[in-house]
Amino acid sequence: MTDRLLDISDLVCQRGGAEGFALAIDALSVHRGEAVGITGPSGSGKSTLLDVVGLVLRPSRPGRFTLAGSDVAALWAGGRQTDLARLRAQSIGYVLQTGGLLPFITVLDNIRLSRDLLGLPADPNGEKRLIDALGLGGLLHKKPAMLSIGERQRVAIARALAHRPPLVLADEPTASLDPTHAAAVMHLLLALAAELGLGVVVVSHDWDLLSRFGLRRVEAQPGGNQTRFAG
Ligand SMILES: Nc1ncnc2c1ncn2[C@@H]1O[C@H](COP(=O)(O)OP(=O)(O)OP(=O)(O)O)[C@@H](O)[C@H]1O
Repeated sequence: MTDRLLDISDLVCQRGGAEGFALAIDALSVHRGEAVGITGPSGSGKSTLLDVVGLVLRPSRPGRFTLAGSDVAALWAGGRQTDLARLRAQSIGYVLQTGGLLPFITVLDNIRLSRDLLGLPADPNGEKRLIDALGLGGLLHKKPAMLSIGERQRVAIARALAHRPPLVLADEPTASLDPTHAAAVMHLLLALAAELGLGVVVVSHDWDLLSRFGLRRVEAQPGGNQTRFAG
């Protein structure tokens, strides 16, 4: 198997009709274990790119698009929503700006959610490794509303990684944190992903922060109502 985890070229995603916004991914690849940082000004299409990579938004022209050995372009072309949903659940972990945790279940149940939904067996050793690394031991039986924003982001990282998806997508994961906590959370995300050999795509307006962690930079090239990405 190639170590190329994500491979996209010649893709277009049009939003809001013909007069709306167009995202063009001329080329984007992520290797297993590689961390890529997506940067660009507000409104340049970073979240749109992440939604396309995360199999949430259907490209108007899928071009060539493979993820973890699956032909995503063919799945979209064939309208195979169930296969796309399964691929999304198995292959992708999400860390969102505000955690995105389920409020009515505990931290521990949030962390276990992705494995449970996939019908995977419990993984006590992997779970303990994440809980220890992220310093979550004292929080496991609390509900998310009782946590600080930084604590929620650490839980969100544990939840995103618990089912060992080959690709982790993070959309401004530290935007609601102060600089010290932002650096700490980014470090934890990238160190754990590297340890587990996972690919990571982080969207951030803060290249100063990302550059400290050695991510490969892919920068938006906005022009009018279209943005191109290549990298
Ligand atoms: N649901 C939608 N329908 C139509 N157009 C949309 C939709 N969501 C976003 N857009 C447009 O797509 C473009 C890119 O938005 P996107 O949110 O991807 O940018 P971004 O770089 O992530 O911005 P920010 O840094 O401010 O979050 C913008 O022009 C936006 O107005």
